[in-house]
Amino acid sequence: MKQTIESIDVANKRVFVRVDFNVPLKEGVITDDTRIRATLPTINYLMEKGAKIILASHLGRPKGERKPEFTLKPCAQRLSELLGKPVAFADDCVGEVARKAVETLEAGDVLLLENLRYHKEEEKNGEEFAKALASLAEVGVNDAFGVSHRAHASVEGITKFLPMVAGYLLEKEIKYVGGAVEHPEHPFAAIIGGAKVSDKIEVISNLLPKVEVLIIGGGMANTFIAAKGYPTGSSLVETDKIELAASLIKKASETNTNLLLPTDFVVADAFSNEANHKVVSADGIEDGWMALDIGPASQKAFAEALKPMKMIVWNGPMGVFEMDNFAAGTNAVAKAVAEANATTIVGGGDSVAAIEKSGLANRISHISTGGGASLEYLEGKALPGIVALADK
Ligand SMILES: Nc1ncnc2c1ncn2[C@@H]1O[C@H](COP(=O)(O)OP(=O)(O)OP(=O)(O)O)[C@@H](O)[C@H]1O
Ligand SMILES: O=C(O)[C@H](O)COP(=O)(O)O
Ligand SMILES: [Mg+2]
Repeated sequence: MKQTIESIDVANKRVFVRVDFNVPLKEGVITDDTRIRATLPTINYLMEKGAKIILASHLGRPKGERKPEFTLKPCAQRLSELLGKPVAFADDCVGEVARKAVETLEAGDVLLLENLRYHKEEEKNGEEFAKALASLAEVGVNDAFGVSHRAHASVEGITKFLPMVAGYLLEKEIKYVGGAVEHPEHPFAAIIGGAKVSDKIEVISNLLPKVEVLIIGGGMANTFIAAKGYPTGSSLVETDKIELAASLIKKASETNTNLLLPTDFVVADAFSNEANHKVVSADGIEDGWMALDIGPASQKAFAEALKPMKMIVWNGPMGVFEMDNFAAGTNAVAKAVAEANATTIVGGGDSVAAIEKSGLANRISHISTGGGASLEYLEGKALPGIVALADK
């Protein structure tokens, strides 16, 4: 058991809170603020107790560069609206800028630091960087379930220099997603899509023996289509994972898992909502065309397979749902998940945005802030960000 926020004294203390404000953005505007709202119980509690709250997050993958499109400023603004009070913003998460911003905090004040991933040491779990973050505060809270599968400096390394406990969101995620790990209901289906193919394809092997049905869509499906020897045109394909995909297709038959791949796609001649588009069969993607959504036959087959399920976990949209012409597959699967007589978990920054957009979120048992994190948890892995927290 891990210590939680209620077991520590925070009054008048500087509290470092790792949050996951990696929200979907379109031209600098937040399109889904679920991940920000999800941290409100922790922030409100800390405010009531008179803590000096220092929030830190990553946004996107700027890879150590100060790319302006990855600034956390819009999140400070949104959080301030949600809290109904000002949220200070520091242009850097370490160094003089951060220190000065922290010094001005009074009990109950909230500060958001700029993107942790503007420093490459964050993802490298650099010790000096972790120490620099730790030096800002007297105690730490992890409320960033979505990034707890990453052994990064603000998630894992920092705990060597600053004691960290679990926030309310982390506790809640452990309860629900952990519940699915410990007491899975059968038949159990996992649906995996999205764009983070190389990360997420690695979890499939361990998931196969745990589920009766595994549905693959979105960008993930293309690598499997390539593994079947079909052409993929200019679709997103992870070439160095084609062999792994082939072995997973084989493993599925050995574990008696019903592995469902799309049998048709909506293909486009450019990555744009205005592109020409048409439906083709899974073996019919021509040169110069890319798969941007699953087709109607796949939608139907996936929905049928989900009907008898008792538990469904979904991460990763079935297509580029941000563009209306390629949203039908994701919406169809959202509907099938919502209508199933099952315990359902939908997780991930974009997946949750998709389910919110479809208006079906209130029909899902648990909306999780974790995408990759939920999958790795489900796979049976210990998440480094959780392991590193102080024990009771
Ligand atoms: N066929 C496709 N080709 C390219 N991109 C795709 C395709 N299908 C889906 N996507 C993109 O995948 C992205 C979401 O993938 P991602 O793996 O980030 O899911 P997520 O739910 O946000 O999970 P996480 O929280 O782990 O990031 C969306 O932006 C969507 O447009
Ligand atoms: O969106 C997510 O899954 C988390 O914020 C982690 O982001 P990452 O995959 O870039 O580490
Ligand atoms: Mg995402």
